[in-house]
Amino acid sequence: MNIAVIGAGSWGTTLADLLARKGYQVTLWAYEADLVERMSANRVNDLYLPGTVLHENLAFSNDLPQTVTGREVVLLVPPSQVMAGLIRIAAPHFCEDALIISASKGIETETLRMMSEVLEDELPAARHEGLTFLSGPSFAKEVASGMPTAVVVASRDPQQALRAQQIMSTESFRTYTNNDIIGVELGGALKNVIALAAGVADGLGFGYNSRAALITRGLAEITRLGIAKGASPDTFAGLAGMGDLVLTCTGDLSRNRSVGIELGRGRSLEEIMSGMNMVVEGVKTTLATYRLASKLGVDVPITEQMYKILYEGKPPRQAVSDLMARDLKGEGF
Ligand SMILES: NC(=O)C1=CN([C@@H]2O[C@H](COP(=O)(O)OP(=O)(O)OC[C@H]3O[C@@H](n4cnc5c(N)ncnc54)[C@H](O)[C@@H]3O)[C@@H](O)[C@H]2O)C=CC1
Ligand SMILES: O=C(CO)COP(=O)(O)O
Repeated sequence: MNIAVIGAGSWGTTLADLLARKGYQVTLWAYEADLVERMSANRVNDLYLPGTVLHENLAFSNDLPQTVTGREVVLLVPPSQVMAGLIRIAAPHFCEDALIISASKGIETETLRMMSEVLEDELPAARHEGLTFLSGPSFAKEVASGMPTAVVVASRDPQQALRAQQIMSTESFRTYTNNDIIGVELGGALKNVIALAAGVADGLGFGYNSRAALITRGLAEITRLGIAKGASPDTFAGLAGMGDLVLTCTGDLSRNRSVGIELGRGRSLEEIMSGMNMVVEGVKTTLATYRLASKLGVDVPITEQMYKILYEGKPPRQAVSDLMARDLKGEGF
């Protein structure tokens, strides 16, 4: 089987290497031409996944149309804000029956489209049913080290979900299936917003109580928005919901949580981001989620405070006070 992986960030590189190790012929497309040259020469992605020697079944390219031409599987792993632009270039070259899997986690800030909506807008209707989405608690670095990990692939077409499950699973990468693409996608995108907030709480010096409250009430607001978008509430108890939320709100490897910690310590977003070359999806997804929730009339108090910290310069301590001082209410969605 031959596979194209689009996006040579830490996650795309890790998944490409996992598939190459499984014996597939994989071509990894990178946005940066000089990175392609270095990966071809040294078999290391020194920008986004240093320390991992990439398998010999892995080839590298900077030519997007050529990378997807003739491929049975196309795995999309770019930052979510550039997905649409890349699909417009790549889609005319997709094989008719290629399995398309998206592993990006985010929502477009201007159109408020989830990745499934982006792909449905950019691809012919005949492809929509079989689109597949991979999500769940999976730090690239741990997957690249072969640590046991469980993820989920969702598709409206059960045959395509099973096909993706067979292709992606290895002895250390266990893949479950689901048919709720909206829930699986939203869980993966919105947990980044709550992870930023959990980081802020840590940066302010708060403890485990605060973190547990943010995870639990974060899950409630993710579920509320998910239901409004047509997701099944059960999905949020699974790997793409609670699973990824727990991972990113507690794990030191989370970039979203790390940025939150620095905000909580009093640094500005500009200062924090100026030192990073990696994508921190939660920053833009906070803006998109705030807008989406306003449009749908859904109450998302943690996201709202996170939005005010990021985009209105609200002091984090004031945001926490305002969150705690809201009207008292019953638990639940
Ligand atoms: N790193 C991780 O552990 C995981 C990441 N993801 C998701 O995977 C997606 C990709 O993230 P990472 O691999 O972590 O990226 P990364 O932060 O490691 O690398 C940044 C990526 O952005 C690309 N890029 C920057 N500007 C670009 C442009 N103008 N056009 C095209 N590409 C551009 C770079 O080439 C590189 O691939 C995100 O949606 C992320 O949430 C999902 C699960 C795990
Ligand atoms: O999505 C992830 C793990 O599942 C990665 O999280 P960060 O982008 O916060 O590092």
